[in-house]
Amino acid sequence: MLNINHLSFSYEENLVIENVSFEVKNGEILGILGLNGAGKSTLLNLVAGFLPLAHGTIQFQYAPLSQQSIAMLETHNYFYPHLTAQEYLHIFIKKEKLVDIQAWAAMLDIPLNQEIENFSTGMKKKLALLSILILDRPVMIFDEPFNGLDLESSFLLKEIILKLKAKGKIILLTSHVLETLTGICDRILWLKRGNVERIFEHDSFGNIEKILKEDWTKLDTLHHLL
Ligand SMILES: Nc1ncnc2c1ncn2[C@@H]1O[C@H](COP(=O)(O)OP(=O)(O)OP(=O)(O)O)[C@@H](O)[C@H]1O
Repeated sequence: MLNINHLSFSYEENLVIENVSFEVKNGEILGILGLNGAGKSTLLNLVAGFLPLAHGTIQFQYAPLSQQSIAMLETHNYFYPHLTAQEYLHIFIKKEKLVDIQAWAAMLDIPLNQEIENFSTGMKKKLALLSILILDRPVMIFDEPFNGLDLESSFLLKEIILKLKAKGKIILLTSHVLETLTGICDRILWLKRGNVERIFEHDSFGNIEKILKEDWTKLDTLHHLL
């Protein structure tokens, strides 16, 4: 169980996460949706320990969450351009896992001996994905993981996430595509201006689009503009 309790976070004076609490059970996928700037990445970076936690607590199995229990696929991935994919992956693994890497890389079409500088956006995404899969942590965060992936890779990633769920992993996932979230998540948290506006249970997924649209006020402006 992952327990997020009363998290708040500011970039200088700008409060972007405000008293956020929620929990995710083992083997559960929690989706997080929200408009641009709602605070999704900030929230996930806080949970992953990439941002300093000044207010609130994060517990895993009722103890403070350690960095060794969590892995996160970030929206943007940064690499040393002159490393090969294999050299990069070796940062994350022990030698005995080499065989697994070769099988995974073959499946994901990652050329292990090529320098990352020559990789496309999708290839970099898959390399980052492979690095967090190798880490094999109980809490896994995917921040817009499907962005930049081709159809086959997206299909594979969905299956990978579902298998991780079946293994009991705790999964947090963001996407701007509602169908992506409803197709894979057990519950969906709506983050609005840094606050938990609502958590949708699976049986209410059919209402999400209508409820979100009721919250949007831009359509009148659009009618005036066009
Ligand atoms: N490094 C930063 N320094 C200062 N402000 C930041 C920084 N990163 C994000 N912000 C601000 O924090 C708020 C939340 O940003 P965040 O990236 O968490 O939103 P998001 O929901 O992930 O957005 P998107 O859907 O566009 O990716 C925004 O107002 C943004 O301008």
